[in-house]
Amino acid sequence: MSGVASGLPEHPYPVNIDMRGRLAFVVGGGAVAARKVGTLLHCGAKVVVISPALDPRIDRSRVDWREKSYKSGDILAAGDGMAADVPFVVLACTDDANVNAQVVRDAQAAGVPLTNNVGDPAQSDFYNVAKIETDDCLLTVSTKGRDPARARRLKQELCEWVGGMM
Ligand SMILES: C[C@@]1(CC(=O)O)c2cc3[nH]c(cc4nc(cc5[nH]c(cc(n2)[C@H]1CCC(=O)O)[C@@](C)(CC(=O)O)[C@@H]5CCC(=O)O)C(CC(=O)O)=C4CCC(=O)O)c(CCC(=O)O)c3CC(=O)O
Ligand SMILES: NC(=O)C1=CN([C@@H]2O[C@H](COP(=O)(O)OP(=O)(O)OC[C@H]3O[C@@H](n4cnc5c(N)ncnc54)[C@H](O)[C@@H]3O)[C@@H](O)[C@H]2O)C=CC1
Repeated sequence: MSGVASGLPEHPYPVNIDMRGRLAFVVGGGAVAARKVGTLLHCGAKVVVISPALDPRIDRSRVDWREKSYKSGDILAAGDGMAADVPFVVLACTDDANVNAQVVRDAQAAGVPLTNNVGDPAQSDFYNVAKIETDDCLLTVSTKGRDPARARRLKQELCEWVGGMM
């Protein structure tokens, strides 16, 4: 599928971001949020989660969980008790497409630099990647937002290859 046809970029800009001490605001606390929160914590981010329920794989002692449904205005209040600023990253991770779309609109209006809607790459500033990390190496795989299951398979193949090399 071409980027033009799908509305996705042909050539996304690949980067590694220093998340240490930066505020990540996650809406929804389910299975997908659990994976993204795990990665954010691993990278040193401060994480706020807004969700009426929290997946047991999310470590409650390491996130600021606000046990409620998302409302417009929550993003600007996200820093309370943790940081004074607007979140650096917002992830819309609920199972409700309307809520996720509202989160994206609110984040853009609030001037959040990086927003991701896990259910709609066309409403995202960036896509999460599959990764293999060692002490001194980070290998990442992306299908430019088009085929996440393929990214996962490629990562598994790469893992076998790296395992043979390192
Ligand atoms: C656009 C993107 C947005 C983003 O998340 O940033 C996105 C979007 C979507 N994912 C969907 C489904 C699944 N995604 C996974 C897994 C991963 N997804 C990841 C990234 C991304 N997923 C971004 C683009 C990546 C790229 O560019 O290649 C990985 C690589 C990184 C990570 O999430 O950490 C991680 C593997 C990590 C690893 O293995 O290491 C699995 C497998 C599983 O959960 O076990 C399934 C189950 C279904 C299946 O198997 O197909 C759906 C359909 C939802 C639905 O409607 O049901 C959408 C929405 C859509 O595409 O429209
Ligand atoms: N990007 C990716 O890697 C993937 C994305 N998806 C997409 O992610 C969506 C979520 O999937 P799961 O996490 O498996 O769903 P889930 O059902 O496990 O979790 C949804 C979470 O959203 C919360 N929620 C619902 N309404 C809310 C609201 N108004 N405010 C705050 N929180 C709210 C729920 O309490 C729950 O914690 C799916 O609908 C699918 O579109 C699915 C698989 C992978």
